[in-house]
Amino acid sequence: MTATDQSASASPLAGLGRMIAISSGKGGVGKSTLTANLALALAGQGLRVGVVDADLYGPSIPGMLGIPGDQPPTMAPNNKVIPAQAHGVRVISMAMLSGDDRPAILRGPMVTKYLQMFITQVDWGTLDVLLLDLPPGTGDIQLTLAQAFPLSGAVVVSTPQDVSLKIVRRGLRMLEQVNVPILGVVENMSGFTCPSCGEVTHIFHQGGGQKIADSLNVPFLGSIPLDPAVVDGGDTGRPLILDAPDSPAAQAYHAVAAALSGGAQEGAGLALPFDWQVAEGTGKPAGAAPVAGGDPERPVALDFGAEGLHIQWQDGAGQMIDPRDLRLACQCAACRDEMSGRRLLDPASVPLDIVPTRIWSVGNYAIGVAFSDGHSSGIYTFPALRAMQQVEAEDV
Ligand SMILES: Nc1ncnc2c1ncn2[C@@H]1O[C@H](COP(=O)(O)OP(=O)(O)OP(=O)(O)O)[C@@H](O)[C@H]1O
Repeated sequence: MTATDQSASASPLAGLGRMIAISSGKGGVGKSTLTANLALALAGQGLRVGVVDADLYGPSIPGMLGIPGDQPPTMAPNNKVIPAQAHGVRVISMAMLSGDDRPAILRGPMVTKYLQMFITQVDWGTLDVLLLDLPPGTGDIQLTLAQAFPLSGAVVVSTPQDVSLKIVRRGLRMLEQVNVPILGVVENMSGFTCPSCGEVTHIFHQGGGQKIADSLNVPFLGSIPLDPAVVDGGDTGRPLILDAPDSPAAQAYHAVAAALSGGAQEGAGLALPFDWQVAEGTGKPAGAAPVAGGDPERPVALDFGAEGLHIQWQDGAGQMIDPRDLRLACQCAACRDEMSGRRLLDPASVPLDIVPTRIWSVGNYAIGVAFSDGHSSGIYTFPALRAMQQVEAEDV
């Protein structure tokens, strides 16, 4: 992504709240059903909720929320797409934009384009939470989303069977590799709810989701029983949580929603996305407190003053970086030869009093920095920042 792309995409992301991806290693485990019910449960808590049906090849969210598929969305005066509204939740889906046969022939670059559009070209207004219903698997779409957007984290859905749980492990590893925090594991279809008496019987062996979560040291968010009423809710466009709020399955969806909204501050980092106009002093990201055993490569607060750029890391370390060192460390194609790594930037050309004028989030793994010399194509990953030298104590 070029600096211009970044600049263009940094602002539209502001105001979208926490972006939470709902993912699964394999299809048919109930990921979209969870997304629909979770969206309503979170909206019921008073949160402003949006849903991106990112399953471009098999969009099912509109059907589950009762949104007619044949009504193309309208455009707002700002040229953005107005999302559909259902049960108090804002929704965008491929099913609203094209016929059923078109998504299947989308190729990689088009997938990226549509996903960018769903997030940045939709008139979401201000949201507290944006849920992204990912397609099943660990392929391109998941990687694109994880790398291009500042996901607050991902929820991984599984069924109790061993084969599904093994695939979950793979999905969790993929998320770890692209630096997406795992908010937790949900076990779906975890026992059967009798339609007559409401009693839950465990027809598959139980507890695998909990075990996987424990072994990977991520939270277990809950088990949702198998309930024929869940299917009816999905088919009629009225998720179960609306019509059978007291059923064990609805209670389980509420419990997952409570765990997610309650856990919002747990292990928090910088409030993403942000677009900090350092020169004007606007848009500075809200910070969080360091935690014992925190991530050494996750910033929790940023500050800029006379001494330089101060980064507070989640593990409690503080780091002061000299703005000129930051400019000289730029790894963009204009400043470094891509093949040899040789520095192309002449240090003599960098003013001694250079300062950052704007800092913005890039995914959840880096920041972009624009400087007072007009240079703005530098992207600095968190590990690269952490590895930079501090301003010496006597210089501070
Ligand atoms: N707890 C449940 N009890 C009974 N049926 C369920 C439950 N959860 C989901 N289902 C049903 O299972 C089917 C698959 O669910 P869903 O479409 O949500 O899965 P998915 O993981 O999003 O699938 P994919 O993304 O592969 O299309 C649907 O018919 C849905 O109604």
